[in-house]
Amino acid sequence: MPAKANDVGRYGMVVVSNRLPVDHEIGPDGATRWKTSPGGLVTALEPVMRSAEGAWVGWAGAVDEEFAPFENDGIEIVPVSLSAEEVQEYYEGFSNDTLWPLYHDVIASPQFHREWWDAYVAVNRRFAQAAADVAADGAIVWVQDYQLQLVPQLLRELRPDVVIGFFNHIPFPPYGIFSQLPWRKQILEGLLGADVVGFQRVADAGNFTRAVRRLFGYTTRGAAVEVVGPDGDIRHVVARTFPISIDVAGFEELAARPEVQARAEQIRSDLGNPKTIMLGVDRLDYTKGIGHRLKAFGELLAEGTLAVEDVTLVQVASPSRERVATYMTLRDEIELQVGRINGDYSTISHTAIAYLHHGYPREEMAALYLAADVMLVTALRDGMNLVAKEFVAASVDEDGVLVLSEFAGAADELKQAIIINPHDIDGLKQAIVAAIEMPESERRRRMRALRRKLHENTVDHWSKSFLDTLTGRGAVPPGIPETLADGLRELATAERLLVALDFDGTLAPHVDQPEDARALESARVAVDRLLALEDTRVAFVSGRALVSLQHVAEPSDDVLLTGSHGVELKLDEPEPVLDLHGAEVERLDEVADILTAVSRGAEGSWVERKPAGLAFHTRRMSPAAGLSAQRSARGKVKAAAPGMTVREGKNVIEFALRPAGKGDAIEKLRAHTLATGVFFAGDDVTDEDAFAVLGADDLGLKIGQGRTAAGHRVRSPEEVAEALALLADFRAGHLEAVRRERANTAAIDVIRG
Ligand SMILES: O=P(O)(O)OC[C@H]1O[C@H](O[C@H]2O[C@H](CO)[C@@H](O)[C@H](O)[C@H]2O)[C@H](O)[C@@H](O)[C@@H]1O
Ligand SMILES: O=c1ccn([C@@H]2O[C@H](COP(=O)(O)OP(=O)(O)O)[C@@H](O)[C@H]2O)c(=O)[nH]1
Repeated sequence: MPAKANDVGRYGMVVVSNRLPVDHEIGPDGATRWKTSPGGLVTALEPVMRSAEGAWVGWAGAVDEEFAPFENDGIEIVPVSLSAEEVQEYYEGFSNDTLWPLYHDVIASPQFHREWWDAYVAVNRRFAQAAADVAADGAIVWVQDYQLQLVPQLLRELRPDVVIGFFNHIPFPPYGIFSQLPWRKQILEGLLGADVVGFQRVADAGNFTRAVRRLFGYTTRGAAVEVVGPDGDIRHVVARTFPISIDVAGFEELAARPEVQARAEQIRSDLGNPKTIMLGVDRLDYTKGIGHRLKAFGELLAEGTLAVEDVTLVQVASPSRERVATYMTLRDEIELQVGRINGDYSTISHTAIAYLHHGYPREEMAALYLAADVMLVTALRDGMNLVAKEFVAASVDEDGVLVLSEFAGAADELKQAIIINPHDIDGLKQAIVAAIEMPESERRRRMRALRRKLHENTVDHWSKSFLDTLTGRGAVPPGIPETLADGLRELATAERLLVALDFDGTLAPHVDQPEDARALESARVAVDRLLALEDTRVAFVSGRALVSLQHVAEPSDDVLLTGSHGVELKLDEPEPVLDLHGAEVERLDEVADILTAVSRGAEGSWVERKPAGLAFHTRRMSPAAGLSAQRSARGKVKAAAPGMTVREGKNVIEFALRPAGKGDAIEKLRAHTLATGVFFAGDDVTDEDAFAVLGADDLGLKIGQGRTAAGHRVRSPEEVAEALALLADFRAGHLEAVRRERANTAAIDVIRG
């Protein structure tokens, strides 16, 4: 289904990867087909995208073909086209003949060509533009893998409003190897355009931060890199590990299907029901250590330790990057090796190696895993290796042995596998024999432990923890940063201080039921201490209706209040101020009817009426369903009641009669209190209006990740309370010092007569 022109710029979540989940193919009959793309990246991201209702920007695998965006299996597909020359220079060349070998321990020798680099830059630019075109205001754009390392920075230049994540699916090399790259600085600059850069292993993240320190001299503190901008401003980029995983439940369900189990039986019987079936599943890639595996198996047959009557090795070597010279040579080498072993040891009735140069669908993969007794993963270097995890997931009967290379990312988690060094052929042979001979009790004990571990980190955990870090609390370190403490000390010396505070997510943690929200006890104590100080006023600045704010915040009489994003005010007068005209009330009724109708069709949503607007809440819905309901609400209100002010918040979309925002609220409070210094803390996008009106003598504090105009950031309401307590300390200290000085001056005046 082709996208409509107004689809542009409407996606809140955009994934950008070299490969789309589907490849375009022309069948033998000349008809166009879309086929699932090879590799672990697509396997991992598909379930994430399906639940996010986002757009996926990528290459359709075809040459010189332009495709309009279309929907596939619930995902909006946005194809980027590549010319034949670009496929050769950007994909086969720079991505897979320069970066791939360089990032995989130079197992093959990387080729450096300046034209390939130029193509890489040009194609990265095109991907960045395509993402910029479909991303909604403030969208999350998640860029994937080594083919697109320049996209984060290029996208940041095009769309400073979006939040950018980058995940590297392959290893990041040690500096001694990375530094060979003539364009090493440009690559790092590209990656540092992201807010969060994710890696598979702790070692990869360490290699990256070391390279950043060596080449740019930036300070790194734990996972945080301090990137210095052209004006000396500092931007924090988080670089840490997020080991990828698989849809464990989905794979288990697949493996439990009777037809898949029957197919596994069939495979065993077609192989002559040997005592042991060993399995290898890899893209035909030199990083996978297929040759080492074959060598070990061949030697075991040659020595007579294993016999073809007892053991069969099934080796799936799915076609990959077939026009890259190293891959062509590899195919020749592997097939020669397989041919020799089969020629030497197979019998008419027993084939030593069932070699399959094909790509299989998931169902067949699951059946192969079920049929296998021993899974051989002998990669020389591998970002993660999802095959290892899939084998464990498919072992629903808690039997089966995994032999796993320590050089695959999966070895960090799957420690109860038989861990091997594939370069040590004798060690590998011993491991194979140990796997074949392992007693059932030990097989089961190990497999149970592996399965427990796998369940701790599914692909949902992976994407959630990455996206949480990108958008939520995870990316901001706990505690009060030194720069914030310094800022508070300075602000505390203001002649008249206004402490203005958002409520939800700032003083009170977010909760499912808005009426249940309460300020943290530590925040209440700090607020009370501030209220007791002279020349110090406290205000709550909320998007809530004033009555709701009063209910949850239980403010004392001397707290100034503004509700409904600055429309309602209660500034030292007994009654709140709000004057709506008759026409405005009618308009509110009309919008309320529209939203109620939308809410009826969107289970979990609800409508909140406020004195000067309406809020459509979706926090009890899944993010994807919530977003879709919000879109529908927005469209219908826009058509029927144009001119309403629309604000998007966390799981809420608000329609206000008047364009006032929290910025207006701060200005009114400043005028009312004659404050010379303002502190404002808030966590939501609507708080940005308030941060925007703060001046040089004020201090803005953002809670959590996300774009902000605030000068300071903390992680959670706990830290807000800490910051308020610190401000109260500094303020009390300052006032005391002023009092003492005044007293001294007065005493001197008395003495002088
Ligand atoms: O797109 P291709 O050139 O055909 O290659 C297929 C994919 O291979 C790589 O997969 C990696 O990602 C997996 C999931 O994170 C990981 O388990 C594996 O270790 C990696 O090698 C590559 O990174 C992808 O970009 C390719 O699409
Ligand atoms: O014939 C095949 C071979 C592999 N795969 C899938 O391709 C992915 C391979 O991912 P892995 O991380 O092991 O390696 P990559 O190919 O990404 O380097 C796994 O999900 C496999 O199930 C597949 O669907 N059919």
